[in-house]
Formats: sequence, C-alpha cells, structure tokens
Amino acid sequence: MLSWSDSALTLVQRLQKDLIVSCQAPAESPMHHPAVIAAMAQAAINQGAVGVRLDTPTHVQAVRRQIDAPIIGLWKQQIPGFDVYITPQFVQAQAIAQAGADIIAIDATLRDRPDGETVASLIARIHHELGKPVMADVDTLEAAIAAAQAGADIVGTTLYGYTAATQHQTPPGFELLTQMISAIDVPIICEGGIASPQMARQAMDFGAYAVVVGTAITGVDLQVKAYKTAIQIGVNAGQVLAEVLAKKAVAEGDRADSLRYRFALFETEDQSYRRYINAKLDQFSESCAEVEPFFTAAARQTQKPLEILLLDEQQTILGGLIGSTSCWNWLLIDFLWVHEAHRYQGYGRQLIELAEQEAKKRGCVFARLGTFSFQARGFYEKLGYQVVAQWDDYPPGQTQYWLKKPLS
Ligand SMILES: CC(=O)N[C@H](C=O)[C@@H](O)[C@H](O)[C@H](O)COP(=O)(O)O
Repeated sequence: MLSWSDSALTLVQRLQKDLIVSCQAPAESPMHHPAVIAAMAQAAINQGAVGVRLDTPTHVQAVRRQIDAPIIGLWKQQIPGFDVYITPQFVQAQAIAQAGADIIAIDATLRDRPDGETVASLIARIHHELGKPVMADVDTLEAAIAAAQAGADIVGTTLYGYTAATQHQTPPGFELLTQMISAIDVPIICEGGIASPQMARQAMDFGAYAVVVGTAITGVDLQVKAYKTAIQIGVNAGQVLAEVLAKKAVAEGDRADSLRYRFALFETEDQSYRRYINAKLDQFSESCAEVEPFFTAAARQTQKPLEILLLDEQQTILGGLIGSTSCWNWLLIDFLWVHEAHRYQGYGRQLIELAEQEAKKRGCVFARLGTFSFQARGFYEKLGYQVVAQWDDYPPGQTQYWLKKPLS
C-alpha cells in the first residue's frame, strides 16, 4: 500500500511542467459564488489546466464535486494583530482539507504567526493530522529555504511583492524563482503576476516546476478595472483638451511652428485634471529606470493607512495619530492630537511610539512629519525628530517645520 507521502508525491507530480489556474474572486464580487468558481475551474480543466487553486472551503467543496484534478486549497483569513493571511492557522487548513482539497497552501513567510505556531509545526500537523501535502507561499529566499527545511512539499513565489519585506518588488518574482531553484530541492511553483502566456512560458524557461495564473485568466473584476483605468486616462485627456479649448485663456500666443497655444486657469472641484497631470508625471517617473519599481501602480498601492486612537472606557476619542506607511518605507505622520484635558500625561509620546513600532514592523526606515511654530516642535525634537526644512511666514508671522527621524 502507498504511504501518504508516496501518494502526495504522485499528486505533486501531476502538476509538473504545467499550468494551474487560480480561480478566486474578491469577496464583494458577484463572481465570488461557488457555482461561478466551479464553472471557471471546470473551464480551466476542460482546456487542459492540470490543477486549480481555490480560496475558502465552500469553493473547494463546490469544485471538488465536479473535478478530479488536483485542488490546491487555501483560506484567506485576517487575524487581528497578524499580517499572515493565507491559511494562517491549523483550523483553516483542516476545513480546507475536509472540503476536499488535495494540497494545502499556507503563508510561509517569516512573519509572526498566531497560536504560537511555526511554519514547521503547521506543516507537520497538516502532514500528520490531515495527511495532505503543503504548498508554502513565500516572499523571500530566506522564507523559501526555511519552508523547504520545514518539510514543505512545494514552495511558491506567491507572496513576492505583497509583504513589507518585498513591498518594493513587483511580481512576477522571476529573480526569486531562479534563486530558489538553485538553493532548494523542492518543486518551485511560480505564482503571482503572470500576466500573459509569454510570461508563463518564461517562468517555465527559468525552471519553474509549474505555473499558477490567476488574475490574468479568471480575474474579471481586476481586469475590467485595469482596462477601465487605462481607457479613462485617455478619455480624461480628451475631456481636458475640450475644456481647455472652451475656457477663457489667461495667456495665449503663437509657437514658432505657428500653432496657437493657450494657458487656461482652472477653478473647478473636478479632480480629473489633477489626476490626469498626476498620471502623466507618474508615467514619466516610471520611465526613469533607476526609480521605475517605486512608481508602478502596484508599488504605490502598497501605501497603507496607519491610524491610532486614544479612547476612554466609553469609547470617547481623547486623541489620535493619523498617518500612513508609504510604499517607500517611510512613516508619514499627518495629524497628532490629544484632548487638552489629557495633555502632558505622555499620551502624545505613546501615540508616536506606537506608530513608529507599527511602521518598523511594516519595514519603514524613516518617519516624517510637519508642525507649526505655535504647535509642538520641541515635543517632537525630544522624541528624536530633527528639523530638516522650514517655511518662514507660513502662515504669516509663523513658521512651518518639517522633521525627520531614522527608525532603525
Ligand atoms: C498575494 C495573494 O494573496 N495571492 C493569492 C493567492 O492565492 C491570489 O489572490 C492570487 O490571485 C494568486 O496568487 C495568483 O496570482 P495572480 O492573480 O497575480 O496571477
């Protein structure tokens, strides 16, 4: 009789040198329905995909009823206080296995995990208690090596570009893929950001064991949005032009080539001109090779709000810090306020320190903020911030200061 690890091997071998289709949809989309996911999975298998990758037990169950091909199952769950979200705990792995998945995908990044579990202990439990092979989704080479040592049956580049450690990278992670292939002896699947058949071919040429493609094949919502945005920039350009021509010019003249130009002063609530000029400048920045990865839409989408409130027992807001962590590893503090009855008790300091701690967890290396001469420059300086610029007479009679602090 075959042991479970022999049958796991046979199962993994069914994926070799071929295409796996990820059939997932955003929770708020009408596509996020078991019947729709099952139809997508069936269509993928009918066209020759060797396996599918699915989120949630309900979807795994619906697809299992229809297809025999290997299912890589996962369950995305946000656990408060933790960033790992792909099957973060054993309970989700168990539910996914019971729903009929053949391989369980887990987050195997080096980030903190709930339940005092480690990647190694989770893999061991999935192997021994559920009898299923594990696909370890990673972001870095270190995580890949650790996952392989922990007994992962497959390692995937899935989380490259999606974690603080890799937020400046844009999938597909071909470089990571090749590093993983030379460093570890476990099948490596290239997953994430494969946007065309040519890219899938490229991943195979780099030595991937198999390729998982999601959005480019089944991501109706994201694809429509991307097409729409691209078209919209053009449409806005047309609108901008029409409206510029219709506006009263504040200056006009003749160019050397005898074409007329005009400058139109806009006073409008409409944000489309602002967005248009912004998008054009971003296009320029993306075209500068040395900074291109920092300006891609995917990189900029990694900017995350960071908001901390100080509340009393009745949940009344006594203070707060509002900011964000930028995609370029900076903590940006926009506002800090503490109710006047509660000042000078260390709450402001705590808000800043908590924000810095969280920002460091997200990989930030600097913090920046602005303050006015009538506000709290001394307070920030005591916390290690240094003035790097100032605007005098802004507002009249006052000065605005910009301060910076290294977070290391
Ligand atoms: C990062 C993350 O949460 N990835 C998820 C993992 O299951 C899915 O949302 C992706 O669609 C899947 O990895 C396939 O990638 P792409 O859709 O780029 O082909």
